[in-house]
Amino acid sequence: MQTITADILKKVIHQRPQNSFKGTFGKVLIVGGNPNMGGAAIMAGSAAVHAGAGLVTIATARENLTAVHSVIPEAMFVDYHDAPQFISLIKGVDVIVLGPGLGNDPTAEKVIQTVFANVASNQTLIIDGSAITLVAQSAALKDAVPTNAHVIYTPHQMEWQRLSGIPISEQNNTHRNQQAQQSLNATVILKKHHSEIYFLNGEIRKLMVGGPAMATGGMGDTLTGILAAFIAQFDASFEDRIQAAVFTHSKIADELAEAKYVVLPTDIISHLQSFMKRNCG
Ligand SMILES: NC(=O)C1=CN([C@@H]2O[C@H](COP(=O)(O)OP(=O)(O)OC[C@H]3O[C@@H](n4cnc5c(N)ncnc54)[C@H](OP(=O)(O)O)[C@@H]3O)[C@@H](O)[C@H]2O)[C@@H](O)CC1
Ligand SMILES: Nc1ncnc2c1ncn2[C@@H]1O[C@H](COP(=O)(O)OP(=O)(O)O)[C@@H](O)[C@H]1O
Ligand SMILES: [Mg+2]
Repeated sequence: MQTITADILKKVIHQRPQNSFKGTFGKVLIVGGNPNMGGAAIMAGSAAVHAGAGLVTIATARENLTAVHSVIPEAMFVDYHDAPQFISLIKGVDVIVLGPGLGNDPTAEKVIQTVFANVASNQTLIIDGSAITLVAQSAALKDAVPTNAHVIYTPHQMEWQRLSGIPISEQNNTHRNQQAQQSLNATVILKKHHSEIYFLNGEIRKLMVGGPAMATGGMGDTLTGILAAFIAQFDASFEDRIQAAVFTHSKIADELAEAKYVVLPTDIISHLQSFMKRNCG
C-alpha cells in the first residue's frame, strides 16, 4: 500500500488565476447540525470556507441560525425543514457534505432522503457521521444512496464496522475492507491513526501523518469541510484532491502539535489559509 507524501500538496494546490471570482472556486453545501450538535455543521462549514471554497451554505436546524451567522459570516444558512429552498440548494452546488452532527432521529432520516433524491451525476456527496450510521441501519436508506454521483464515505472505525459489518479488530485486513468498499461503489476514507483511503480504481493510500493530539470531538467534522473545499475548487484528479485534503488536515495538526499538547479542530481551521499559501505549487 502506497503512502501519501507531501508532494501531493503542490500537485493539487495552485495559485489562484487572476481572472476569477467566487464561482471559480466551487459551491459547497454542508447538511448537518441538529439543535444539539450545531457545532459539527459549523466546524465543517468553517473548514470549507477557510480551505478556499468559493461559496458555502449550511443547511441545518433553525436553532443554529444565530450561531452560524456569528461564527461564519461568510457562509449562508438554510433551514433543512424548508423543503423548496433546501432542494434548490442541493441542485445548485458542486459538493455536498451530509451528516456531521445530524443525529439519528426521523428528522435526520428525512433530511438524508431529501439529499439522496436530489443529487445529480456531476456532484460529489460526502457521507459522514450520523448519515453513515443511519445508512448502515436502514435498508431503505442504503437502497436510496445515489448511484450516479461521486460518493465518499468518511467513517471512523465504529462507523465502518456498522457500515461494512467488519469488526474493528479485523479492520487491519485491507483486502476485506476493499471488498466492502467496492460493493458500496464509493470511495472510503477509513479514519484512524494512519487513515486509509480506498478508491474505486482499486488504489489504496495510507496516511502517515497525524497523531493523538487530534483525538478531539469535531476533528472528523472539520475534515469533511476541507475535503469539500479541495474537491470543489481544484482541477487535479479526484484521487489527488482527496489525498491532498486528508494530508493537509493531519499535517497542520502535526505542525501545531509541536507546540500544543492537544490540537483543536478550530486550531486547524485557523491555520488552513497560511498552510495552503506555503504549500501551493
Ligand atoms: N460539537 C459537535 O457538534 C460534535 C458532533 N459530533 C457528531 O456526533 C455524531 C455522532 O458521532 P460520534 O462519532 O461522536 O458517535 P458514534 O457514531 O456513536 O461513535 C462513537 C462510538 O463508537 C466507538 N468507537 C470505537 N472506535 C472508535 C473510533 N475509532 N472513533 C470514534 N468512535 C469509536 C465509541 O467508543 P467509546 O468512545 O464509547 O469508547 C462510541 O461508542 C456525528 O454526527 C458527529 O458528526 C461529533 O463529531 C463530536 C462533536
Ligand atoms: N490518534 C490519532 N492519530 C491520528 N489521527 C487521529 C487520531 N485520533 C483522531 N484522529 C483523526 O481525527 C479524526 C476523527 O474523526 P471522527 O471520529 O469522525 O471525529 P468527529 O466525529 O468527532 O468529528 C479523523 O480524521 C482521525 O483520523
Ligand atoms: Mg465523525
